Amino acid sequence: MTIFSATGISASYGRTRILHDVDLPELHDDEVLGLLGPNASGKSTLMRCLTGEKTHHGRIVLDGSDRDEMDVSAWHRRVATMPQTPPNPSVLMPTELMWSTARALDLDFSDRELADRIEDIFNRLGLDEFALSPLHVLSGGKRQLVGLALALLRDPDVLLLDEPTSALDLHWRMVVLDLVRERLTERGGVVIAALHDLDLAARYCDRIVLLEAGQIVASGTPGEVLTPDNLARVYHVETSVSRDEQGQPVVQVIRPIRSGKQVAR
Ligand SMILES: Nc1ncnc2c1ncn2[C@@H]1O[C@H](COP(=O)(O)OP(=O)(O)OP(=O)(O)O)[C@@H](O)[C@H]1O
Repeated sequence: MTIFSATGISASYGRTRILHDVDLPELHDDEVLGLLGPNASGKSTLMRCLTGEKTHHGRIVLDGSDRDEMDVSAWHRRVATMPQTPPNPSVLMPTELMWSTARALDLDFSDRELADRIEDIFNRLGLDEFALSPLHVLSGGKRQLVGLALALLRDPDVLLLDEPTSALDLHWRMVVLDLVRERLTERGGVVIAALHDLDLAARYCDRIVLLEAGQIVASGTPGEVLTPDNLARVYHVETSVSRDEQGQPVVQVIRPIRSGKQVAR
């Protein structure tokens, strides 16, 4: 059973405060939290605080243990990150990256188990035919999928995804998020994903936190957060929100709003 919490998170770059005392909802096994907000609202900075990459104030607790008191390698075996930027287009092949990452993390798998795992992840992400191609010949989308494959390799309890589908087409966006969901159902754990796509967030997230200028504007279920008022306030767009067959919100963006006035079409 995984329980993850992050409370009172504040962070700055130099003298500029970016995150102001952010409290995420406590996450339990099988839950996906979506971080939404416009450009520069602090999503990636918050993700970097959660991974430990960025110094910050506040508490991050995994199953009752404060991250600051946990062994760093134990943390990295349980918490995996898929950064916003895909792996560099180097001469390395996806297979080599997977094996070297597994070795660096000292994962508790035999070579046979690891080979099977890598094959399974590559198959599920459509990377099997690219396993032995150097990264520099892969498209940006394929390299983004390699980034996800690396994060899934350790079978993490906490999966942190920073805009995991930004370089992917519609098909692969859904494949990736279906796979992440399936994984949670199979083995538990929690996921936090920074997203721009409101409909994907509504479809895949159990909870959503909406950020603006480093502060939480709304937090709750997709239906509670994705309202025309919240979206107008944060994204400056006029929207119409209906419900799909599962009762989840479907957002239709109508037009941008500037200076409090609607822009004529
Ligand atoms: N390394 C850095 N040094 C200084 N300022 C930074 C740095 N990284 C981010 N910032 C600033 O912090 C603020 C929040 O940026 P952040 O990347 O966290 O936002 P975001 O919500 O992830 O944006 P986007 O949706 O555009 O990716 C921005 O004003 C950005 O300019």
